[in-house]
Amino acid sequence: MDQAALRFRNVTKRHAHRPVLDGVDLTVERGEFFGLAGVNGAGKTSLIKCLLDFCALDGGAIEIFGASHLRPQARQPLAYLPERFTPPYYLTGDDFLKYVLKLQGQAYEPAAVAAMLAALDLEDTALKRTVRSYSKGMTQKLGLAACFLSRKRLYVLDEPMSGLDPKARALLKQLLQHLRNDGASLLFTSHALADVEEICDRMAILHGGRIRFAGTPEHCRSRYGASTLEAAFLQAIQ
Ligand SMILES: Nc1ncnc2c1ncn2[C@@H]1O[C@H](COP(=O)(O)OP(=O)(O)OP(=O)(O)O)[C@@H](O)[C@H]1O
Repeated sequence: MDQAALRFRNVTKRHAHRPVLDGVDLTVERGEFFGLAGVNGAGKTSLIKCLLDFCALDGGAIEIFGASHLRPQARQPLAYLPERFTPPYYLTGDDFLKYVLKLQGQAYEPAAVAAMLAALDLEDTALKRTVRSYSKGMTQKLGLAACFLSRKRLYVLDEPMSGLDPKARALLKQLLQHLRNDGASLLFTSHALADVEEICDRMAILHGGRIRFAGTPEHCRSRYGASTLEAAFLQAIQ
């Protein structure tokens, strides 16, 4: 019962014969909040797509709570928000949440939905509108609400702060803190190293298809003799 939430073992992935992931080893412990950083095109989304079996590995293995990621059942404890979340444009926000919760075998509880919308600062009147009328940030909040309402043990969020205003970013951090206290695990990607430092227990820097660094943000700064995580990041990808 002590399996890690996620274990990537020597994962390799090529796109169009070009190596994107070149032997990635990474562990996210149970109950850990883990941030993945890397320049544009480093392979962060590819790693997540491999984890979700959206694309086949060229080598290596991935485990979710000790079970092969290839087993649909293994992915059951996981909620995922993609980098570009695009719900069906013709659904209302409410229909989308009902649809997602039904897929997850979860009851639609109006009080829980209202509390989640308030926690993410999404007006409840928006739920009656089709998502085509949503702004980028509203759409992102709907996706986050759907993830968190599904009450999973592991959240995989690809750039969760994308499009959020400062208030919503602060509220999302509070929400994540509650999930952490409840024992959830998190793997998220971010280009905002300040967010990585604030949110995560440990982090990794993916570059050139490999993990250049994995450890605490503090360890990252000391490893590279840098006063800021940004300066350490620049050293790590040289
Ligand atoms: N389906 C695909 N076919 C061909 N190449 C792909 C495909 N998906 C991703 N790539 C390439 O793989 C590399 C990694 O892309 P990926 O989206 O994983 O990077 P990322 O780290 O998530 O980038 P960003 O920070 O910009 O979101 C890029 O060079 C990209 O062009």
